[in-house]
Amino acid sequence: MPKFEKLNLPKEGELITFNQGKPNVPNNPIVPYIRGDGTGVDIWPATQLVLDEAIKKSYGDERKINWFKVYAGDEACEIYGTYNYLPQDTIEAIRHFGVAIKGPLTTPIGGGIRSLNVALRQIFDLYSCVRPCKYYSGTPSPHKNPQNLDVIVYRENTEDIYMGIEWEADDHTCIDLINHLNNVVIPNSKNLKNRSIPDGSGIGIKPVSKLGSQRHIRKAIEHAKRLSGNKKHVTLVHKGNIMKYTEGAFRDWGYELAVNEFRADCITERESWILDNIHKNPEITIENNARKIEPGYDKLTSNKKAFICEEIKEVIASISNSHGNNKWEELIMVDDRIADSIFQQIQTRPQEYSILATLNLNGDYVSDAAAAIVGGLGMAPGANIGDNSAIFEATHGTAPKHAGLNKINPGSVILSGVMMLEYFGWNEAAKLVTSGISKAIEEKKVTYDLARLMEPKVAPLSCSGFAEAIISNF
Ligand SMILES: NC(=O)C1=CN([C@@H]2O[C@H](COP(=O)(O)OP(=O)(O)OC[C@H]3O[C@@H](n4cnc5c(N)ncnc54)[C@H](OP(=O)(O)O)[C@@H]3O)[C@@H](O)[C@H]2O)C=CC1
Ligand SMILES: O=C(O)CCC(=O)C(=O)O
Ligand SMILES: [Mg+2]
Repeated sequence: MPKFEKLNLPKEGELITFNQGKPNVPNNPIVPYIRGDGTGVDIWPATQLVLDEAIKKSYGDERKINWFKVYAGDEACEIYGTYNYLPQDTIEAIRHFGVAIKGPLTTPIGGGIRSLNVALRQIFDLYSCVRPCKYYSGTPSPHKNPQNLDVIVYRENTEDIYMGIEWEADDHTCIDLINHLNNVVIPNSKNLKNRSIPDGSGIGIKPVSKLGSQRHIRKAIEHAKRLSGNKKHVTLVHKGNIMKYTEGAFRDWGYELAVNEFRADCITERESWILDNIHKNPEITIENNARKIEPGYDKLTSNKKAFICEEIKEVIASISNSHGNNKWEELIMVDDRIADSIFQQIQTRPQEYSILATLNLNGDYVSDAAAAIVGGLGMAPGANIGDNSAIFEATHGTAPKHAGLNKINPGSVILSGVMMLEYFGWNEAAKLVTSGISKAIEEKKVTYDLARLMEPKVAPLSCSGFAEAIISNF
């Protein structure tokens, strides 16, 4: 047990341990929590109350979470001193106890400290951020058919521009770097021709590794294996047409993983087209199959045509027996979409998507956008998952203008708590909370964010009032 400088360890409780990425949860785990900045002050007490009541109702005295208060953000500075936003105590507590839950933490724009939220994900190597966006019946939405959206954003959580490797314009290291790139690196890279970075630029680096991409996409595919019907579907979201060696590589490494490591479980979209063409017309020639899968095939160069025909022959030789005759329909579909297009696809054809595997920045954007369709950031939970720890937190931030007013919707952190209960295998308590939330919404007992969208308008409940409405449904 680490020695804590300023923390009060709960008197009772046991340690969660990990075995090959899976938690082994005792009946009385100690769980560190960070209240959070801004609206964290309102949301956390509501969340703790709902989770405790659900556990008590489901398991009596048999199970209990022993909450362990740890500090980050402004609260930490009050306890540990100025600029001590993420004390060593907090890091050691989460490292030791493995699973934590947190409210939102403020990150200043431009200068100032780097994100504590991102730092926690990196310190504990929580490489997948899992953000389910699904509709709870009765939730008001700006969309006509919000119930059609049921996606899980799987956001890579440790790489991409969130690594924070960047230099301010006019910083001397930045000037040296630009000179080196302009005078040495770019002239020696024949694909970069005579490009030149303008003086006075800031520079940010976007590392995307094969290992980082594949371990994350592996988690997404493993999740898809647990789903059924057309939800067995992973879409690799990328901007690989523009950022070829980062976002494009993410897509390529994703397909490589799917067809090498998950061959028996997966079909790629393109393979499915080839096999479907053969199923519909067993006599189809390779060239006619190529015409059907590749728009504009007849106008391609002969090299490109030959390449596509080879691809078709390879698919037939390798998987027509195992995956043909529509057997692929039972498997996990792996496809890819360019990131800007997925923003409109989740609005126009939401029912066609399930798991969206993304890089860090795209996942940050798309998770807020998907949340908007199903009721907004008040209903958007999340989990940061690694191999030996997990931190549960909402998609939203500190919403400072609503802080301390007992007004904000605690739904997202409560639902993040539900994800934690499911992670523990405490499914009865998890179900009790989700059904309690659903009933409260159906009865129009909701906070301001949902109340203002309802027709006819309803009077909003407070943050704590919403928690009580949920509990009254247990
Ligand atoms: N993981 C984390 O801790 C995160 C931290 N942040 C940080 O939070 C700070 C504020 O960021 P900001 O861009 O304003 O984004 P926020 O997500 O904090 O808030 C933006 C708006 O979203 C709505 N909203 C947010 N939370 C809720 C909720 N619980 N219930 C209902 N509506 C909600 C509110 O809209 P309205 O006013 O229209 O009702 C709010 O004004 C920044 O410092 C940012 O870096 C941001 C995201 C994640
Ligand atoms: O760390 C932050 O302040 C913002 C992070 C964020 O927007 C997110 O993780 O969704
Ligand atoms: Mg975000």
